[in-house]
Formats: sequence, structure tokens, C-alpha cells
Amino acid sequence: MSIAPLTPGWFNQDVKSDLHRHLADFHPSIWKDYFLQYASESTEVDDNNGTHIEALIKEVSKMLVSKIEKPLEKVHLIDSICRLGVNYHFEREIDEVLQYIHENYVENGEITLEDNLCSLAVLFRLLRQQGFHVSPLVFNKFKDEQGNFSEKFITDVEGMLSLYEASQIRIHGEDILEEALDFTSTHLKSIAIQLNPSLAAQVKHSLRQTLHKNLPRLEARRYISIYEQDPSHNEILLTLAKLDFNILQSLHRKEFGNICKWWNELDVPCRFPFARDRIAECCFWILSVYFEPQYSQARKILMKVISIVSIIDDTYDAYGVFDELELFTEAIERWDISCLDDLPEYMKLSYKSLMKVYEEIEEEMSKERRLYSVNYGIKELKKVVQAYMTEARWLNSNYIPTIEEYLSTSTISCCYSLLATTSYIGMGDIATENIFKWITNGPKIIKASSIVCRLMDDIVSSAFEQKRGHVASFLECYMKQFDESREVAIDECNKRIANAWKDMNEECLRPTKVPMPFLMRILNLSRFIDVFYKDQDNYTHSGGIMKTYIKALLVDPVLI
Ligand SMILES: CC(C)=CCC/C(C)=C/CC/C(C)=C/COP(=O)(O)OP(=O)(O)O
Repeated sequence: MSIAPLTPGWFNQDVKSDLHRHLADFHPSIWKDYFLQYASESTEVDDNNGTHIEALIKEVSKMLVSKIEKPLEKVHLIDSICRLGVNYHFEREIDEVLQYIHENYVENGEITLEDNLCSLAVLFRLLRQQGFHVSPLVFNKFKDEQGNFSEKFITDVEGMLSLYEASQIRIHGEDILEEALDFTSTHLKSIAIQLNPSLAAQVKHSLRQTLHKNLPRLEARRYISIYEQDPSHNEILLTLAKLDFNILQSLHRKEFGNICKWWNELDVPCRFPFARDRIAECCFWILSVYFEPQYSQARKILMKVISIVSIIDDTYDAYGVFDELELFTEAIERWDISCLDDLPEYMKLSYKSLMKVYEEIEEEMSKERRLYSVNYGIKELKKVVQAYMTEARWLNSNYIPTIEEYLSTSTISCCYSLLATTSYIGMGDIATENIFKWITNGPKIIKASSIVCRLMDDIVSSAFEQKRGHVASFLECYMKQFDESREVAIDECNKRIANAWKDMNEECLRPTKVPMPFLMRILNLSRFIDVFYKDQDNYTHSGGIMKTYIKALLVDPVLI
């Protein structure tokens, strides 16, 4: 796209005094031009190790499909495959094994295999993750006569860890898993100091970041080193995991490089100095949604959309004044390049770039005869911008909405319905028009994911945002409506977040309303929030764990 060059200081020439604006002091880009070195016309997967990898995949596949004599050994093999991040090569085989175990060793939801706490909890988690119905009452056998989890398991750290991880996939009404969570987290916390350093580190990690809510690539990067140190590891599987990790890394670097090249042409620091310059972080957000090679085109689309939306979000929250925002909202509603003439100079750039991004998506989709998919995406974007405007109105009139009013708008402005819908656009023929109808009709799982996103974001960012003038967050709305303290409001958020996870877990059980690949995008969007919005907003303040994790997945290869 060619946009006329600017003279220094242009930004303040034709716009209102910054006194009226809610400017934020965002730190500059951490990554600058780092990923540009990887930009490449071809985003094919590197084939240098192709034959070797193929052979390793065949070997692991053989291990999976061999006759099931010891079911729990297979279960642990599947667990390692998943944690090492190579399960996407064996979806059919894994499903067949778990289906077999479910048919032969689960009666009326009860697992009939007799074994130790660790193995049963791993099996329970894997079956649930795969969408099979299993009853948590299987854990009754680990209780004492009083009906409490037996203290004799406190020293079984692996068992406790597995039960703790299994309890994360609980659904509504599963009291026994609530008790299990309580029991395991209390005792794991207190026992951690007595353990050897490596086990202590694992316990500490799980207590902070559970497996179910972790991003699969991050878990793979971490687990490869843990698995390598386990004397009973399988060499073939380990080698596959390492090679595969590096191959994916080089594909992802190229994709990041290409998007950074496009972003650089927008010249964000100069043309949008009020906005967060976070292209690597935006790309990482999308890499969390899907990492597999077949979703490369889908990632490209979603990476561009999220990055432009990030600028638009800052336009509403950190720069635009009320009458400018009305013009912008109107222009988005009309969706027509001729609206440019009505916009202030700085808004022309984002509007033009947005139109251009969607034109490109339309071009690609019309080649695939899936143009309709883009229209669903545009409708979701319009909803987001309307929600931004409602929030701007509230701020402009110092209105603090009720929590019902607040949530109905802010679960749209959190963009998760927009991102989920847009994530399906590049997914190919499996994303039928019915899938788009389903996702844009506000299904339970997207409502739950939006609650997780909105409330976790509000807990960590409301203090920073309120300082500069920002629409009231859930916390302020709740405190005003119920005349309660911030702590009580945070507790309420955490309860709602936990319930939303139960909704999501329930929606992933079979029979699912849509095929699993579509639910997985939503689950991964929620996981991103769990990883990056726990203690602070690591997108806005991206020099901490965000930097560490980008480095782990995109900069440092795994040592072979
Ligand atoms: C966490 C969240 C809302 C994610 C939205 C997904 C998305 C579009 C991400 C791009 C960057 C962005 C707008 C982050 C949220 O900023 P913010 O915290 O300023 O968002 P807000 O203004 O809606 O609170």
C-alpha cells in the first residue's frame, strides 16, 4: 500500500490539542525489526529433515496402533505425545486408542481400570480432553471413611499433580473435582519446599499454569526438556518432538517476518504514535490460536486483522475525541472508502489500511469461492466498533453502567467473537456457512470465552486504565452497583471466570455442536488470556513473560 510520506511533527498539526485526549504512555516496540530477517515469499515448511521426520512419525504411529495389552501404558504414551506438541500428527490414532479404552474400560461413565491415582487421573484428563464422558466418581476410591481425600496420598506428588490437572476440566456440579482441586492445591503448595528442585519446579509451574489452560506450543517447549531428563523417555518420540518443534519454528518465523514487513509499511510509531506498537505480540496471539502448518493462510488473515484492531482499540481508548469517534464509527458502519473524506487525517490512515486488509482477504476468499465468510467477519467487526462507541459514550457522560449493561457491551468489545469468527475464514472448506451462522449467533462457548477475556483483562488493567480516563471496568461497575470493595468485586470476577471455564469444558464434550477444530480456536483464545493476563496485561506491558515466551518459541531453537 502506498501512503504519502510525512513530515516530522505532522501528527500534531491538524488535530485537537492532546489535552482532551486520554493518552497512554505505552512503551515502544520490544522487537523492532527483529523478525524482518525472516520475511520470505515462500511459506512452505522446510523440508531438510522431511524424510527423517516421516520415518519417525511412522514409528510413533506404530507404537500407538500396536495391540493394546497394557492400556495405561498407551495412556502415558498419548500424554507424552500431547505434551510434546506432536499430537497433531496422530489425531486419528489417538482418537482410536481413546475410543477403544472408552468402549472397553468405561461403564456408565465409570472408569473400570484399577490402578494408581496418577494413571487414573491422566486417563480421566485425556478422555475428557478428547470429549468423552467420564464420571469423576472414579476418584471416590481415593477418599477416606469420612469422605475426604485421604491424607495418605499427600506424599504421592505425581498422583496429586495429575489429580490437580484433571480437576481443571471439571464441569458444573462436579463437587468431587472441586474438592480434588482444593485438596491437591493446598497440599502441593505446602509440600513443594520439601521436594527435589526439579519436581519442586514442576509443582510450582503447575500451580501457576495448569496444563489444560496452557498454550500447547509453550507446553511443548517446556516439556521437551523435562521429558529428555526422564530416564524412561522414548528416544524416537523425543527426536520427533525436537525436529518438529524447530521445523514449525522456522515456518512461524517466516510468517512473523512477512507480517512485520506489512506492519512496517504502516509506520506505526510515526503515523499512530498514540497506539501500542506490538506486531510481534499480535502475531504471537494468533500463533496461540493455531500453530499447525495447514493454518498458515488462516494465521496471515487473523494476524493482520488483530493488528489493525489493536490500533483501532487505541484510537477509541487512548486518542480519539468523542466527535471524531462518532465519525469513525459511522464510516465503519457504511464500509465504503468514500467515507475517507469525512475523517480526520490520522483516522484516514487506519480506515484505509483496514479497508485494504479486508479487500485482500476478499480477493483470497473469492478465489476459493468462500466470499460469504468475509461478510460474517465484517459484521462482527462492525459490532465491535459499535461497542467501542457505546463505551466512549459512557465515558463522555461519566456514566457508570450496571454490570448487566457493562457485560453486554464489553463482552463484544473484547473482540473474542470477532477473532473467533475471523479465525475460521482461512480454515478452508470445513468452515461452511453454517459454522459462521453458529459462531455469530453468540453460542455458549464464545460467551464464556469472552467473559474470561473481559474479566481477566479488567482485573489486571483497570488500575492502569482508570489513571488516564477510561470507561469503567467490571470492577468499578460492580463496586458502585453493590456498594462493595474492590476485593469483593475481584472475587466475583474470579467466580465468573471459573464458571465460564466450566461452560467451555462442557461445550467441548461429545456430541459437540460443531467439529472440534472450531472449538479449539476458542479454547486457545481463552488459554492465551489465562497465560498472559494473570498478573498483569502482558500485551500492553510486553517486556516480561511475553518477551520470554516469544523468545522461547520463535528465537531459540531446541538443541538437537
Ligand atoms: C484482552 C482483550 C480485550 C483482547 C482483545 C483481543 C484483541 C483485539 C487484541 C488486540 C490488542 C488489544 C485490543 C488488546 C486489548 O487491549 P485493552 O486491554 O485496552 O482492551 P479494552 O480497551 O477492550 O479493555
